[in-house]
Amino acid sequence: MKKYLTLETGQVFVGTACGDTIAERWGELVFTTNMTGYQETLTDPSYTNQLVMFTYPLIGNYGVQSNTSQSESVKASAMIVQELAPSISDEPSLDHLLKMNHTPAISEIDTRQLTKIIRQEGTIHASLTNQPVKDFNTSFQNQTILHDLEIKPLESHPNKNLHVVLLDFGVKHGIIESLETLGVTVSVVSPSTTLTAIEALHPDGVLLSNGPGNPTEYANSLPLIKQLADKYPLLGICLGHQLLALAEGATTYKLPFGHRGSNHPVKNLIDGSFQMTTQNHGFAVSAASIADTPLEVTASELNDQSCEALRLPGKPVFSVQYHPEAAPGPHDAKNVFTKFTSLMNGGH
Ligand SMILES: NC(=O)CC[C@H](N)C(=O)O
Repeated sequence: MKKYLTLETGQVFVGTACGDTIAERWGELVFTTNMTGYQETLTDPSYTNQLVMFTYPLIGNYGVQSNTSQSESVKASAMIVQELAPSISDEPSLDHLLKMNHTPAISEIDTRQLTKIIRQEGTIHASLTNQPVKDFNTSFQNQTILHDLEIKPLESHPNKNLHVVLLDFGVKHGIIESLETLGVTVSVVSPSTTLTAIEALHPDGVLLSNGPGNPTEYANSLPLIKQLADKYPLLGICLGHQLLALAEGATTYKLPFGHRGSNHPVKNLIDGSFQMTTQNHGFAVSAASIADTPLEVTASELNDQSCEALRLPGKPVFSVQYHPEAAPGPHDAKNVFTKFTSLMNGGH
């Protein structure tokens, strides 16, 4: 069965339908250079509303596993690949995971050409349909994009060593697991939780999670984030990093085509060291805007010098644009979590 990938620029790619062959989608088309880790990528809530294309040509060859997903379901709107491998292991196939989650996909696409188009044009929108699209704009102009943030009940675990309250904008399981591995108890709460309710949980620290969309859409959360940064040790990851920056008066902007993959080199501007990091973001903090805030830029991306990390001098507050939990990707940056626990214990 054929499937049609139509770009807002007018180009059409015809491929083979897979995953949920009936479903159709529209959204921002992004590419990731991850060679493996497709299950973690597709279930990462930060990909909500995005059509995710893998630049690596063969995807799905080791199936899917029960404890690898980064959330309860596939969050990407659709998947685009050159070749979808049938699983040769005893594990369920990637195609099965997509079908179970009603996620459409398209294979036999020239992903190399598609990547070049995105790199030239910048971010573009696209549709994935079962029939050719006659007029891209009229077909999809009424579609609205929603961030389906689940409202989580407060969970309190007062008896353990360190206790972190995590503001959940669309958290990846890997972030919670990385803290739990260090003996930290994590209470996941909705971003709409009040300061009083968070204080009642007596956290040792607060974590602002990753999440989908444009950080400026979260203006309602900024006053709470500013209060939390004044009061507690705080770590922001990806969207959380962007929101900390906005709360402290910095600005964000859209990158030409985003950073998505597991080989993004980051330079630590404090000690000159380098790390290879996993990234997944389309927006970035304007390093120039930091000058007018109490923040300090502590790391930058080597390819485009964009802001990769921030700290609030004199306070146990810092944030990273990259993903220290990896999932998937290199574990070079796991020290972010140990640094956070050290700050919560009163260290530096
Ligand atoms: N992984 C994330 O938290 C992504 C943050 C934000 N949605 C962006 O694309 O820049």
